[in-house]
This record gives sequence, structure tokens and C-alpha cells, in this order.
Amino acid sequence: MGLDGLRLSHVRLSATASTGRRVLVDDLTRAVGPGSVVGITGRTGSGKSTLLRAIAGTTPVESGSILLDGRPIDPASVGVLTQSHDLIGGLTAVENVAARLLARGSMRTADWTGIEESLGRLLLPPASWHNLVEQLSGGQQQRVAVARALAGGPGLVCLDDPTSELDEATGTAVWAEVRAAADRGAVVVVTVPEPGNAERCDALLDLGPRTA
Ligand SMILES: Nc1ncnc2c1ncn2[C@@H]1O[C@H](COP(=O)(O)OP(=O)(O)OP(=O)(O)O)[C@@H](O)[C@H]1O
Repeated sequence: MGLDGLRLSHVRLSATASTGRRVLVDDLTRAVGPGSVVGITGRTGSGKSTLLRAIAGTTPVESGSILLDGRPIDPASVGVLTQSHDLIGGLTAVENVAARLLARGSMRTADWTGIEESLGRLLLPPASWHNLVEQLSGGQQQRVAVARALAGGPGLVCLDDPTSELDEATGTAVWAEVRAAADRGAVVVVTVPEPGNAERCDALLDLGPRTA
């Protein structure tokens, strides 16, 4: 089985606006090897989140193709963080991560400890691990959603601005987990509106200075 990572070939993406369709990405061709962190940069409204969704397989490309290890991407197999986090209300932090593992069929008894350890590495206070997610702060919820995206070691991880609600020290802990996922062989794609975080990436997809 050849693991050749992520391949974007002649990708075109547009957004629908009142003035018609606006091209966000045109004829984008790039290859990214396994074990890499790829940042998507560009001004607000340039299409970073749209490209991330296309890579995650949840938004269709207008033309071109996006393949992981030579195959079309199955959205169910991708570890995803959206800007709204999409946590499951009425479940605890730990249960939100466990639900993801159960859905993937990869939950084992020992994973309860693994989940707590991952939340700890993301600097989530132990007292919050078994609180309902709606009782957590925005920054805590974001880290639960990051832990869920990384849970089970998916081969492709797509994170939309994973440190937007975090201070620098906590953000550094999140980036350490991002790097660890890549070191295990994943391709990690991250939108990075902050120029400082672009330096943490191995490669960049720059969507340029378009404005909304
Ligand atoms: N729900 C939507 N309905 C209609 N148009 C949208 C929607 N979401 C995004 N767009 C359009 O797509 C363009 C790109 O949006 P996108 O969220 O991908 O940009 P972005 O670079 O991630 O922005 P930001 O940094 O502000 O999150 C926007 O300028 C807008 O025109």
C-alpha cells in the first residue's frame, strides 16, 4: 500500500455571492507527504475554511481532485475541527471524544485513560474532564474538539483555526499535539489566520490577499 499523502490536482473552488460566483481557489496543484503539517493562509474571506472543508471531503470541489493515498477522501475517516466545534451537548468532555471513537469503531476500555491523557496534554483541567461540554469555557470546548479530531489517529486531520480562543501557552500545547499527530504519520491541514502560527507549519497553501 503506497502512502503518498495528500494530492490536490487542479482544484477550483468558488463562493456564491450576491454579485455572482467568486473564485476562491483556481487550478491549485500541490502534493503533501505523510507526516506533514500544512497551513492554509490568506486574509479573512479568502477561502481558507472552504478549502479546508474541501480537503476534509465535506464540500465538493468545482473541478479537479483531492486524494489521500491515491483515493478519494471519506469524510467519516477524517479528524475535523470546525470553527463552531460541533460538540454534542448533554455529553461530557470525555464522552464527546469517546463518541467519536465509538463511531469509528475504535473505542476500547483502555481508551478512557487515553482520552483523559490527551485532554491533559491539551491543558484542560482535570476537574472539567467530566463536566458537560456546555459548562466549559469557549477555549475549553475548543480543546475538547481538538482532542476529538485527533482521537484514534486519523490519517488526515483538518483543523479550522484550532487556537482562535486560546492564550499563547495553551495554544502552544495544542500545536504540540498537532505536531505529534504528524509525527505519527498523519497529514494535518490547519487554517492559520495568524502569521506567527504559519511558522509552525512544514508547508503553506497561501490563498493570498483577497478580502470578503
Ligand atoms: N455560508 C456561506 N454562505 C455563502 N457564502 C459563504 C458562506 N461561507 C463562506 N462564504 C463565502 O466564501 C468566502 C470564503 O469564506 P471562508 O470562510 O472560506 O473564508 P476564510 O478565509 O476561512 O475566512 P475567515 O478567515 O474570516 O474565517 C467568503 O468570502 C464568502 O463570500
